[in-house]
Amino acid sequence: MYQKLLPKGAEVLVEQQKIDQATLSVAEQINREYADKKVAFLTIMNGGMIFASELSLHLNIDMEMDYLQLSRYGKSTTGGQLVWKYQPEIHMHNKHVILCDDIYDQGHTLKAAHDWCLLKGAASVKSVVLVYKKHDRGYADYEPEYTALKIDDHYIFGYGMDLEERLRHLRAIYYLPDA
Ligand SMILES: O=P(O)(O)OC[C@H]1O[C@H](OP(=O)(O)OP(=O)(O)O)[C@H](O)[C@@H]1O
Ligand code: HPA
Repeated sequence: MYQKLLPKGAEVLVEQQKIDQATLSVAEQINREYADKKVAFLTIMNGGMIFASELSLHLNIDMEMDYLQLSRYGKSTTGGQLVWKYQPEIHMHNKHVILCDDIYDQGHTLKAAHDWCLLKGAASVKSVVLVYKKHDRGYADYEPEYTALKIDDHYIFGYGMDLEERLRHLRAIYYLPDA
């Protein structure tokens, strides 16, 4: 379908059907665990936008939605300095925050967002990610509570994730096996 867009050698790592099943399964856990709570569901932009949209359509809990934007990769495939681009004005006091992002790689983005929400008075903060990347390059001292998929150490793109800021809108998760 995307032959004209994909870089040479790109292959599917995770098909859409598997993403959908994993998303539903994580939504069911969240529905059970947040049944009686007031929730602020915060998408981490840009990468989180597609997963957060799909996941939220399966959620049956009392929640407000907003977003925040933090970035540390830009056009690069290796992380750098974290930059806040947008901080939401939503009131978090007494709310249970769910942070939703596309990928947990080294964890610095989610850790910073988590600490900031606690500083703003959230009653609790948990994170949900589509993908958890397994590697030995070191992680921040923070782990997401809900993970839809675990993958090996490839730079991936599609389903929200970019390759040099492009290809976020692909329906599956892709990688370059020879990269
Ligand atoms: O676990 P980490 O090593 O912190 O990496 C994960 C973060 O990196 C990406 O964001 P990026 O900074 O590329 O911004 P983007 O969401 O706009 O692509 C991704 O969307 C996560 O937010
Ligand atoms: O593998 C990745 N792909 C896209 N964005 C990312 N941000 C951290 N890791 C990745």
